[in-house]
Amino acid sequence: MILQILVGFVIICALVMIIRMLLFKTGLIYTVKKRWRCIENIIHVQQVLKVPEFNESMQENQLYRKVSLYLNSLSTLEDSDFTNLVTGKKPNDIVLCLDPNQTIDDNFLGARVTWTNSKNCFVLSLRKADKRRILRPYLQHIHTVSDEIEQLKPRDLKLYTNVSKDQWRSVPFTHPSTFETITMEEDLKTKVKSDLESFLKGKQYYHRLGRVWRRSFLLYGPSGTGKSSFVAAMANFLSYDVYDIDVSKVSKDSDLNSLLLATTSRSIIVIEDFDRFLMEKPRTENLSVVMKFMDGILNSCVAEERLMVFTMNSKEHLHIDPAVLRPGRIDVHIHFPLCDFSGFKSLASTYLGVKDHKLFAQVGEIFQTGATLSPAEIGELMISNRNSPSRAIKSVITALQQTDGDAGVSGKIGRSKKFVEEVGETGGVFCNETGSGGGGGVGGHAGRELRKLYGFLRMKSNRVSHSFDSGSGRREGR
Ligand SMILES: Nc1ncnc2c1ncn2[C@@H]1O[C@H](COP(=O)(O)OP(=O)(O)OP(=O)(O)O)[C@@H](O)[C@H]1O
Ligand SMILES: [Mg+2]
Repeated sequence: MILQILVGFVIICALVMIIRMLLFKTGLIYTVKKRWRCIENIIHVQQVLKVPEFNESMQENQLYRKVSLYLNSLSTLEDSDFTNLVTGKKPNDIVLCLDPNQTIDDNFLGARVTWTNSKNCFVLSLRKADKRRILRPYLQHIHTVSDEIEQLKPRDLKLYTNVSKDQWRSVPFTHPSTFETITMEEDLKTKVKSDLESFLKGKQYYHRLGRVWRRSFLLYGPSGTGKSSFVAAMANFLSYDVYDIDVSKVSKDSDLNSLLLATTSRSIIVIEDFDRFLMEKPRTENLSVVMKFMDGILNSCVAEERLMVFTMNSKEHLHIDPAVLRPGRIDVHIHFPLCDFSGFKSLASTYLGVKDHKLFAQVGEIFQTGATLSPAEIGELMISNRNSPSRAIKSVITALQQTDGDAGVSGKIGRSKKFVEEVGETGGVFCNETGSGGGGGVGGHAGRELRKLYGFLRMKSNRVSHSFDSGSGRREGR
């Protein structure tokens, strides 16, 4: 009798094992579950919500980006019937990403929700009965998780340009410029880096002061001295997107207003050639919009954590209200001078891999006479002769000799600009020029005369630079 019970028990166990194996191996359980879900969806009234990629004015919907990040991180993506495999940022990375029309499930606070990747939108469907209880906390949860992902993974940066008067279009931002590739005073470079680092950590600090968490920079200096490259280096350093406003395409202040309002947090908003913008009379309305934005009045209602960067060739010729550039509106002024001997040596080291050379003494002497060129001009000569450092340096010597007479003045101004730092209101650096009128050692009336002459002579020397190489790097990056 006991033996019969034992045999019966073993047979039942074996049968259960076989059925279990059959169910799992053949995916029967999965099919049953799927069918059951379909029935559940029919029984329960569903609420469907769409997250479109673009809003009504065709601006990018930031929630779409967050949902995309969130969904692509879900473990259910790995378990789904099918999904896409794509290469990640590094060549050996393989990541999963939702296929168009793919549907995946997610669970939140005991409720099941379904997401479908539709054309240009994500569709969320959840039970109406659950909506009141979970929708808000669920969206908040998506925000938090996507923010965490963004903090952790290197962002795919974007460069936005205004294609029309009030619309942005983005392309991947892949500019290779970094602070390491830019030739500038090491001290200044370090100060800017630590200023940016403390800005990144400064959310609480700014808020305690009742200020919007943003910082603005003015980069000024002659053409080809690295202003645009510096903006790219800042973006790469901070992992921020770049919004490059072409103000010539903006005619009304309302357009500029909506462009600025459509920018997102963790971005650098760049207005190049700000001097030209300021000098155009009909721009007065736009200027007030820009000033409101600089003051943080406009951007306080949208995302924070932004930099504004203005570039210009010279501050000297501006006939504008000095209030535009006052501290608070422009927090940091950085001057980009023409090359001096130490700048030349630094370029020779990065462009030619040469730290010392027998021709350096001769180059140093020519710089002593006041001759100078922009880093772009010197860089181009070095690139085109990079196989022979001697030839490259000789070509720089020849070019410097050509500008010698002219740049005797420009060189003095270029090199006499120095930076001093003061602790600003927000604890960062203010970089100002020493000397009256911002001219370093060249102050007063004589300085002004010299600067007028300098402007004229630079125009001449720029013309010379074009003859070196057709791709002389001017206006690059735009
Ligand atoms: N300080 C620098 N260090 C290294 N490379 C430089 C520097 N300045 C310029 N260059 C090189 O010269 C080229 C032009 O530089 P960039 O476009 O940044 O100059 P810019 O100051 O913005 O000129 P513009 O006022 O005409 O817009 C770039 O390819 C850049 O690599
Ligand atoms: Mg530029």
